[in-house]
Amino acid sequence: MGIIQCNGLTKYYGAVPALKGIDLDIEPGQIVGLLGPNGSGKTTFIKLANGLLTPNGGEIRINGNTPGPATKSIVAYLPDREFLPGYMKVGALMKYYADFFRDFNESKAIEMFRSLGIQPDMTIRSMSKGTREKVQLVLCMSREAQVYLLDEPIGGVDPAARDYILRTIISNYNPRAVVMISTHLISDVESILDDVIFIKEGNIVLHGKADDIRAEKGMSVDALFREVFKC
Ligand SMILES: Nc1ncnc2c1ncn2[C@@H]1O[C@H](COP(=O)(O)OP(=O)(O)OP(=O)(O)O)[C@@H](O)[C@H]1O
Repeated sequence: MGIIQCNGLTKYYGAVPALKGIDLDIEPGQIVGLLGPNGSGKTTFIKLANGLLTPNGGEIRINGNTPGPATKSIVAYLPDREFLPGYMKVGALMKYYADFFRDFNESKAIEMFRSLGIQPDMTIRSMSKGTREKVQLVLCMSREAQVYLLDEPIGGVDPAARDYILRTIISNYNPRAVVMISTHLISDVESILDDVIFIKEGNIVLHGKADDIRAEKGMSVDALFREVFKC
C-alpha cells in the first residue's frame, strides 16, 4: 500500500475549484516532484496532506490514516512561507524542535547548520530571506520522518545553496521515506527526482518515473514541462 494515497480528492475555495478529484498512490523510497505552474493546486494538495485543509470530496490518507495527530508525528512539513519567530536563535530553535518532535536528530541539524555557515547564536530576524529559508529546511530535514512534504523548498535561495540543499535532501532522507517537493523550478530539481507528477488546473495530467518519461518523450522533464504548460 502506498504511503500517500488519495481517491477523488477534491477541494474548493468557495466556488473556486483548486483540486478536481485527484487519484494518487505513492510508494515510499522515492523523491517525488509535484510540478505545476502558479495556481495549479500544489500548495492545496500539501495542505490537505497535512490536515491544514479538509477536502470537499474524496479522501487522502498518509500511511493509511486521515491527516491528524497520528500522521503529524510521521510527516515533516516545510510550508511555502516563513513561520519561525524573528526573536529566536538557531540554537534555541533546535532545542524547541528536539522537545517537540521525538524524531528530531539534533546532531544532523548541527552538522547541516555548520556546513551552511549558520551559527547557533544567530537570530532569525538578523538573517537574509534565503538564510531564513535554509534554517526552516534544515529543521525540517533533521527529522527522521517517513513523509517529507516540501512546498517550494528552493525558491528563495541562490543557485549554489540550491545544490547544497538538494544534496542535503538526498543524503538525509531514509530510504523507506518519501519526499515530495512542490516546485516550478524543474531544471534545478530534475536530477534528484525519481517520480514526477504534473498538476494542471487541479488535475493530475501526468504521473510516472522521471527516467521513463525522459526515455518515452525523448526530452528532459524540464523541456516536457515547458511544452505541457506553454502559455
Ligand atoms: N485561500 C484561498 N481562497 C481562494 N482561492 C484560493 C485560496 N488558496 C488558493 N486558492 C486558489 O486555488 C487554486 C490553487 O492554488 P494553490 O495555492 O494550491 O496553487 P499552487 O500550485 O500552490 O500555486 P503557486 O505555485 O503559485 O504557489 C488557485 O486558483 C488559487 O487562486
